[in-house]
Amino acid sequence: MASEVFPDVIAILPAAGIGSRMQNDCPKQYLTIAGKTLLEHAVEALLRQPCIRRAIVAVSADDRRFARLPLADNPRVSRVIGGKERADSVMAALDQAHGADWVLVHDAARPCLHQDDLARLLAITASSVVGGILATPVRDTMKRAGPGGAIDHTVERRDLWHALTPQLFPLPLLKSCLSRALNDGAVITDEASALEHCGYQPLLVPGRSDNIKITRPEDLALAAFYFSRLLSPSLQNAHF
Ligand SMILES: Nc1ccn([C@@H]2O[C@H](COP(=O)(O)OP(=O)(O)OP(=O)(O)O)[C@@H](O)[C@H]2O)c(=O)n1
Ligand SMILES: C[C@](O)(CO)[C@H](O)COP(=O)(O)O
Repeated sequence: MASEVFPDVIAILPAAGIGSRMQNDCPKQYLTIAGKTLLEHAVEALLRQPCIRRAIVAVSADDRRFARLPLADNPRVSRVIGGKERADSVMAALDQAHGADWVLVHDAARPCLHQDDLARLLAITASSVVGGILATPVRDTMKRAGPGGAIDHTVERRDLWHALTPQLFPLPLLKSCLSRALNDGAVITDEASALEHCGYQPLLVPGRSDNIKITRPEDLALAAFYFSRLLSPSLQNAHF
């Protein structure tokens, strides 16, 4: 369905981080679940969509792991050297993203992307000129911390969402907004914030809350359970 909606999309996967919060010697994008690295799971989830023509992976300058993956020999996958911050890595990949109308950015650290979510993002965002992001509504009561680790106040959670990835934008628009935001010294932690910096309001596309970003050690077990459901017929029938 998505291939009928989108003429062509180039995917970008920022994978140049060190994963310091994982407290692991191995950069988290190269940790494995069900025999594959988080990066491979993320790329393969994207390339299952025919409209996503190719993937550009931003890796660190001293990355020696990428070249050892079967992924490195996939003609639909290319590599660029990332930058100091995630936004710099995305910018470096954008410089190599030619000839597509749309660009989709997905964290290499999010291996649990469900095809239904990806198809929904592609289909809904196709009708937008600004683009959109997968997101999930906040379910917990949110607190703003005050001094000394005490609660300062409760944050209104109505209309509060967790931004996820993939995030999907017209290629020229993301390129110009990200470039301007970086030049302005704006704090850019996702691609949508660069568009917001330039006055745009991308769509929020509801996505699954198990599309987690592997950030801390305990996240890996959660992601492993996601894959165990996919791989185990008995668990597949379970209603989660
Ligand atoms: N300079 C950077 C920093 C991060 N990333 C990527 O951006 C994604 C999300 O960032 P994050 O979860 O913060 O990863 P790290 O920066 O590696 O983690 P940490 O902050 O714990 O070091 C990851 O796939 C990471 O590899 C990147 O491409 N370039
Ligand atoms: C892009 C992102 O995953 C959306 O939630 C998030 O902003 C990445 O933040 P990080 O600090 O680079 O992990």
